Order: sequence, then structure tokens, then C-alpha cells
Amino acid sequence: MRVGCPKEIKNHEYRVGLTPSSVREYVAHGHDVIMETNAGAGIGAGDDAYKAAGAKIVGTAKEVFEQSDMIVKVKEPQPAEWAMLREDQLLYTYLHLAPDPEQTKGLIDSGCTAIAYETVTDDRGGLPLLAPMSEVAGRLSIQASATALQKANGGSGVLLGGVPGVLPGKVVVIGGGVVGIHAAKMAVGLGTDVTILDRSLPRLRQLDDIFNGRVKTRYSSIDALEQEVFAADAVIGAVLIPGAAAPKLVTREMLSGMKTGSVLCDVAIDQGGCFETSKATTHSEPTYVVDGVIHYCVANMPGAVSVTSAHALNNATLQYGVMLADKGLNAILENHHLRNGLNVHKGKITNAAVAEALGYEMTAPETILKVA
Ligand SMILES: NC(=O)C1=CN([C@@H]2O[C@H](COP(=O)(O)OP(=O)(O)OC[C@H]3O[C@@H](n4cnc5c(N)ncnc54)[C@H](O)[C@@H]3O)[C@@H](O)[C@H]2O)C=CC1
Ligand SMILES: CC(=O)C(=O)O
Ligand SMILES: [Mg+2]
Repeated sequence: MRVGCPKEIKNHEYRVGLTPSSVREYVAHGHDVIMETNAGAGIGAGDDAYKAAGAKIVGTAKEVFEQSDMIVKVKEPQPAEWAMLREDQLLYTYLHLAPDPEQTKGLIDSGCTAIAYETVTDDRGGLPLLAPMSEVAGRLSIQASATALQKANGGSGVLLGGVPGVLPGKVVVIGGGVVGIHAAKMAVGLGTDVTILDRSLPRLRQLDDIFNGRVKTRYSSIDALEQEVFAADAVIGAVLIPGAAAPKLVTREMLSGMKTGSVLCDVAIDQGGCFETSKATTHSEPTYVVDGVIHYCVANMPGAVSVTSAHALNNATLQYGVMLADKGLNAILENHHLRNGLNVHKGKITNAAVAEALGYEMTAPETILKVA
């Protein structure tokens, strides 16, 4: 198969869909890899490194899209990119369609087969292609919140770790999954007072074991949520209902009960955000203020640490990517985890949560996947 990888074009997105090491693996499986020139510049991988791994370098994204059977990316396609996709082409990347009707329509109109990293599953009930970026974003969320809390950045002037004789700041994490655990790890490392809220009791029990008394856990009722959010210096939004739009857990009304200069960091913004007042921001302008509360809502947080992120992402995406290149649509038919990743095929929505969020009819992948 001809596998293509364009340079990412989202604001301050420095990751790349294929590292040179991944290119070598595709080539070892007999595939041709076509890279856009400078695609790896943001991770310090020049065209020479890609050539050495066996890739062909082309000058424009247009050539990559024209010459490839499968496109491997990081972020959801931007309008200029979805216009270049075509029927019989596989797209393998993050999509986050539930909060994004325009992109969904773009993919439907293209006729392409789109697999969303964030809905591919594994045998343990996890989301293996989302997990590495959730690890990164969870860890970054504490750095981002600590920076926003600094007075010169508009924050309340609280140091999350405190100092001897002065109490530490309070971090509240809503959603104790991958993002939540990694946010808590960083916050604990700084010496912060940390509480994690979740709706899953088994998950709360697991967190209690992992952190061995170093974090408090709380069932996420409306009461508990309100009390914790009002007392917090930083709130990390880390909930997920796979594929679906995030539930709005912190309302506009609740902001008036929060401390002035406290921070809402909405990591779940790529699924529409879990705070009513969240709107996606970029690394150029990551924060804005509503009712005295700083909002940080960057939808591609891991792009800021592109070297770590691109390698962590490739570690997770490579196995399924090579499977897709080896077997084409047959890979999706044979592997139910990859089938869970299928969101759009030949103009139909094949993911139930996406269909429900956007009012489309859901079509079961098995009924429309035609294999040559
Ligand atoms: N902004 C960014 O750059 C990035 C965003 N993300 C996003 O972060 C979000 C979280 O991802 P993961 O941690 O991997 O998901 P996960 O599935 O590991 O964890 C989500 C947790 O939320 C909990 N939850 C669901 N509804 C809840 C509610 N009403 N109240 C409290 N807890 C609730 C679940 O029980 C689960 O423990 C996703 O939307 C993901 O796409 C991930 C990476 C980067
Ligand atoms: C998961 C996601 O949206 C990201 O890594 O940018
Ligand atoms: Mg997005």
C-alpha cells in the first residue's frame, strides 16, 4: 500500500503522524511511504532521516494526498485537508467528530474511510491510541495550571506546592481515567492537595490503591462537585464518554462560587469540553477569563511537547497502522478493536456515539464494509 503522511497544519501542532522509526517498519512490511517535506521538523527529524528510513519525500500535502492509499496524521483533518480526501482512501488519525459537525460533513462528503484513534479499543476496555496522549495532556495540565495561577498571568498567585509554613494549593481532577491519573501524579509530585472525582466506584477504589492515601477520592455527585470546585485553585476537566460529546459538569452559574484567579483546565475540550464556559483555544492564546476564572482549553495540548508526544503516539499507532496497510479494509473486518475505531465509511457514520451526538443514522460497519 502507498502510505502518506502530510505535515500537520493545526495551530502550533509540531507532532508528526509517522516518525522515521515507524516509516522503517512500514517499509519492512513492503509498503511505500510518502512524506511531505519537513513533516518531521517539529520533532527534529529532517527529510534525510525519513529518506534513510526508506520514505519518498514530496514537496506538498497535495502530492501526499494524491499519491497515497492511506493517510496517517495526528490531528483531525482541517478544511483544506478534508477537501483532498477521496473515496477508497483510508484516513488514520484523531478525529473527535462528536463536537465537530463541519468536519464530520467534510469526511462524509469525501467518501473516505476514516478511523479515529480515540475510539479504537483494546481487550482491557481501554483506548490504546488515546492513552499516550492522555498521559501527556494529564501531565501537562498541571504545568499549564501552575503557570496560569501566577499573578503576572492573571492568576490568584498561589504556588501549587506551597512552602513550609504555607498550605499548598488545591487541585481538583474531574474524571479519574488516564488524564486524571497523570494529572494527579504530577500534582502529588509538586506537593499539592489533590482530590479526584469520578462516577465509577471501581475506578475510585483503584485510585485509592494507586495513590495509597496521597490523593482524596470522591464520588462525583452534584453536591460533591460543587464543594470541590468552589474550594479549588485549579480544576482539571478529564472526563470521557468514548466518542460522545463531554457532559457539561461545571456550569456558568458555578463560576461565581469559585475563587477569583483560580483555573479551569479543560483537557476534555477535544470532545467539546466539560465546563459550560469552555471554548477551544490554541497554544498561541491558550487562556481567557470568564467571571474572574481563568480558562485553559487547548485542544492539542500534546503538540507543545512534540518530541515526547510523537514518539509516544507512534508507539501506540504503529501496530494497527501496519495492520491497516497490510490488509486494507479486511483489517477492519477482522479486528473488532479496529472496527470500533471506524467512524466514517463511504459517506456513512459508523460510530454510535458520533451518530447520536450529531443526529445521523448509525450504520453498522459490518453491513457496509465491502472487501475486494
Ligand atoms: N486537550 C487535549 O489535548 C487532549 C485531550 N484529551 C481528552 O481528555 C479526555 C479524557 O481522556 P482519558 O483520561 O483518556 O479518558 P478515560 O476514559 O481514561 O477517563 C475518563 C474518566 O471519566 C470518568 N467520567 C465519565 N463521566 C464522568 C462524570 N460525569 N463525572 C466524573 N467522571 C466521569 C470515567 O469514569 C473515566 O474514569 C478525553 O476527552 C480525551 O479526548 C486527551 C489527550 C489530549
Ligand atoms: C487526543 C488529542 O486530541 C491530541 O493528542 O491532540
Ligand atoms: Mg479538535
